[in-house]
Amino acid sequence: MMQIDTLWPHCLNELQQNLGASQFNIWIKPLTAQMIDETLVIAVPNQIFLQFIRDRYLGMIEMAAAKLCNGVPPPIELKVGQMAAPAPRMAAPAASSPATASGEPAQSAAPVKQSKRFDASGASHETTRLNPSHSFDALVTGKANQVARAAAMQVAENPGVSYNPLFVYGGVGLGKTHLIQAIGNFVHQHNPQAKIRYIHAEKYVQDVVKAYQHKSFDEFKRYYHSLDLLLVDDIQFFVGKDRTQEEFFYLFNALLESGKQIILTSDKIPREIDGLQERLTSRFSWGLIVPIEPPETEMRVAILLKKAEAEHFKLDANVAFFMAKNIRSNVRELEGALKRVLAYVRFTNQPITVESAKEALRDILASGNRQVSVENIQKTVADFYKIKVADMHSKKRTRDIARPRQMAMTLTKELTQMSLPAIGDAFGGRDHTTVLHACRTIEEFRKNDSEMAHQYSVLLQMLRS
Ligand SMILES: Nc1ncnc2c1ncn2[C@@H]1O[C@H](COP(=O)(O)OP(=O)(O)OP(=O)(O)O)[C@@H](O)[C@H]1O
Repeated sequence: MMQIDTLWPHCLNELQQNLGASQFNIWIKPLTAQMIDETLVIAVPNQIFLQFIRDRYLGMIEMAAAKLCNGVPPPIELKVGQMAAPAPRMAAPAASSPATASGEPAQSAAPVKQSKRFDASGASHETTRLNPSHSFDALVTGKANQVARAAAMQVAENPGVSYNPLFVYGGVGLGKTHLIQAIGNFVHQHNPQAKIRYIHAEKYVQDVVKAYQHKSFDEFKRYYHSLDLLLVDDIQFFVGKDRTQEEFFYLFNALLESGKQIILTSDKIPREIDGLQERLTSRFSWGLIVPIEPPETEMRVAILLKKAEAEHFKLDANVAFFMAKNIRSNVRELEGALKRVLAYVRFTNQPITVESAKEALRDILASGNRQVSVENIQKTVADFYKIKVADMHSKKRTRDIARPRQMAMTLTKELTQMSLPAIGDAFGGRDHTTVLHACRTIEEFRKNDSEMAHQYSVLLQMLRS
């Protein structure tokens, strides 16, 4: 009978030679194995692993086992959990660990842990990385983020393989950072050895500047090129930073070539980021680009209820609805409002009612309820589409002018109390049926054209904030 002490290390060796270090570390290293009644039983950490190993690696494991068993491998069984007896868990040979191979001190991306990071001055100092509360579980899912969440989950389960890079875009405070950190936390949980770096783009720019000042680009490169998962937030901060863009271009190529995962966020899709080098714009579009939209009312309610629960507060549904209806700009504002309501209630010792919420949020509501003027809408939309404000009133009917004008009319209908005839007047004396037609056209576009739907929600967010 084949001994597990021989068989499993042999399988691991074979797999390690056939897979990249990151795939091996993420998917194979956490496995433990045992021979039970001449069956090779492999324990996997969870259901996701089970499915993934079965679909992707079981064939390879069988082949590896067959090599050692004269072409006839033992039956193989996968199960979720840990082995009862001391499992013959194999650590990968040290040389394969990306952490040690890099020459960096071996480190994990332990979310709560403080760890050393690159510092081009040579002195290492402490910095936090992933926020452990940014998990998939804590993220409320709705229409606004379901595509982004599904893509993120797929990348987390399968880093470096499915979508690379994953590019998440959306307005401020809508949960981009939360989502990408959830990927980081997930990968860390399943593979504590993976070298993960979350960084804000501005911080990366600073790292480049320091490397430049201290002539320590080799060290800089060694560190960044050794990562298994790189998360860069708010990539629009690279605009106008040519040296940074150049360094990032090389880093991007190196990581992708070695099957490492890159995840980026921005407020816009790559080709709309003015001032980004074409070679980066095109590379950022290689993988998958997914939007996060502002959440609709029901999702805002769900977020409030979940955040209150996390604070051990039972928020009355009426209060949650009241807040969600009145605070519409973004999730960060919503969180801020909830904190204020909770603080107010704790301080005054009153139960949370719509009345006490109103009182606690008086100034926020006052500023939020200020009317947006039609002039403001016309200016904002004209700037957004890079046309003249005068075109909002003109008779021009070319699509590049007519479409923004229809967008502005629709937003005026949504954000002001103006009647259709009044809106028509404000847009160069047009008939109210033209306004109605504009609103219907934009509504159709929002249903069928994701780009247009996104532009609408960005403008709405800009005008409401
Ligand atoms: N769907 C959601 N469910 C639960 N919490 C959310 C959700 N979306 C956002 N949040 C919370 O809202 C806050 C703001 O989110 P986050 O910082 O991720 O936004 P962002 O899009 O990265 O903003 P910025 O563009 O300013 O960097 C965070 O505390 C986050 O946890």
